[in-house]
Amino acid sequence: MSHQEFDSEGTLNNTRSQLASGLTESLSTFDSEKVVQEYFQQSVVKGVDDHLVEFSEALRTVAKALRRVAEGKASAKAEAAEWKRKYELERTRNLQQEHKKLPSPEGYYDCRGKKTENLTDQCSLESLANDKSEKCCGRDGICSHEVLRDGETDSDSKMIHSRMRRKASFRLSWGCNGSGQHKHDIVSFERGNITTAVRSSKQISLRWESQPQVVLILTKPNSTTVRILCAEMVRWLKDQKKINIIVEPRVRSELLTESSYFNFVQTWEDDKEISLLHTKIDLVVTLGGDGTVLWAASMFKGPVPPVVPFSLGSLGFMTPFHSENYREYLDAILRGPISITLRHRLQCFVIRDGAKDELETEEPILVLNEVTIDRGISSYLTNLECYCDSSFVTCVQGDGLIISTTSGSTAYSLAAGGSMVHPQVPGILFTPICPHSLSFRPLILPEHVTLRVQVPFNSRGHAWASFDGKDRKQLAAGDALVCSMAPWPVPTACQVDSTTDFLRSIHEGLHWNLRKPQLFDGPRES
Ligand SMILES: NC(=O)c1ccc[n+]([C@@H]2O[C@H](COP(=O)([O-])OP(=O)(O)OC[C@H]3O[C@@H](n4cnc5c(N)ncnc54)[C@H](O)[C@@H]3O)[C@@H](O)[C@H]2O)c1
Ligand SMILES: Nc1ncnc2c1ncn2[C@@H]1O[C@H](COP(=O)(O)OP(=O)(O)OP(=O)(O)O)[C@@H](O)[C@H]1O
Repeated sequence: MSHQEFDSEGTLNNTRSQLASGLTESLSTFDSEKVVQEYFQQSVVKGVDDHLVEFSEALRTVAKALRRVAEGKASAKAEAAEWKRKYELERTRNLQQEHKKLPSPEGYYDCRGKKTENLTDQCSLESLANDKSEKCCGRDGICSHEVLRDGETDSDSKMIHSRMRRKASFRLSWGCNGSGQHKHDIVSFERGNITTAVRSSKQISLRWESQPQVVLILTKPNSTTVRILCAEMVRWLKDQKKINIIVEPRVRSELLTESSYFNFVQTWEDDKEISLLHTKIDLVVTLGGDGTVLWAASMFKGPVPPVVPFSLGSLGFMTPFHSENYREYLDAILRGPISITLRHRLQCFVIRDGAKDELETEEPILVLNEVTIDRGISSYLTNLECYCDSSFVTCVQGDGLIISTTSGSTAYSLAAGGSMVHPQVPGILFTPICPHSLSFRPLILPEHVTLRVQVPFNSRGHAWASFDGKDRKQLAAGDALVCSMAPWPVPTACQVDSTTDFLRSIHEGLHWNLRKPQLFDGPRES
């Protein structure tokens, strides 16, 4: 429809201006469509020519579109106001939590900070129903009821919500040592719903704040390749990087047999010095297989310096660095930053039935892979009662049980049918060895639990505990092994990053899920 056609009809020009003013008014009241329809029905449209009908249709469409825009704007504005209000509530609540002590063992505090005898006295529902939020909590901020009531408006109260005034309020708290404040990061009380927050950073990065100066080199014994590489690496680190080197007494003797040049290399004389190594060493280099990484970890009964594991074994799930390129790798690592995998360890206590009170004085045994409780040389079925915190888990009747870290999930636990777990997952694997049962599937438990494995008094035989495949200890009837996550992980340098290194190790080490691809030709879905 052209403007020319309208101009030919004086009445139409008139109609257009009337329509325009009618439209403005009607849009402001969200009744535009109705008004346009009535207007045309009354004065113009009926029985007039086709152009007018077409014009009226076009206007209706325009009015509809404008109404949608106006409605959209209004709801966006209302939503923004609502979010702002919720943000203010959340912020006030956070401030309040920082400044005010919440329910203490001596009693509870109401939303005005007054001490009360029980929870029901706090901010009763009646007081909340009568009071506005500012009145209820005053200058002390808001209580969780306010947040939980969030979203309830006057119009809501006419609907189903009016019968169920508000959701029951609750608080979450964690039974960890200290305030447990860090755990608050993972939930939000947004509208009383529990939601997880943004995940924390995936890859851990280590950045040197001062230049590393001391490196401990640990080597697999009885290997000529390792001995040659060790001598070469020591020379390069000293000459090119001005690094001080510490090695085991055995390795120092081997180096000195080769040349008196290695006189600068340091070592230790007794176990007491080993216990202080972590205070002197910036970096540990291992030359061997996974067993050498386990050996390195076992030398540190407390904090462990970053470990750079070079692969000189046959498998190497924890040894991502190829020894041929050691200069490039070490050069990059000494400069930093380094991607690292924090490998959790388990701390194990053996508790003898006759000496239950000596737990306090006993040193824990730390394992990077696993602790195994098996039947050893006994030909009887093991009978192990297992508890997780204070809950009974099960009784293991079979060859034994593996309690493994996620790093150890690719070792013995895997051979016994346990899952392979990314080493950065904080969990404890509970894997039976040859259980005499059709329904004993392995478990993965959360990292915070304490496990207790007890040899029952009526057990037919003894059990044996071994730690990363070493140090076997006999467990007699009544003895127990208590095990939980240790506070000192083993930080191992990644060649790429935790995930890439882990996947590469299971692909290359185990040929995981290797199968010839199916051929292209053959039957296919139509
Ligand atoms: N049936 C089994 O698979 C079995 C039996 C006994 C011990 N082991 C494992 O051997 C470990 C001790 O290793 P070791 O080198 O001192 O003894 P070892 O020389 O007997 O080597 C055992 C094998 O386990 C591999 N291994 C070690 N840690 C691993 C890990 N985290 N992921 C994948 N493979 C790993 C080693 O590379 C090696 O090939 C124990 O902690 C236990 O996990 C496995
Ligand atoms: N510095 C060390 N002193 C004493 N024993 C060590 C030392 N380093 C490694 N071992 C032990 O030597 C054994 C073999 O070590 P490792 O697993 O590193 O080599 P590997 O058997 O050749 O490797 P892979 O199992 O991958 O073939 C392990 O039982 C380990 O505990």
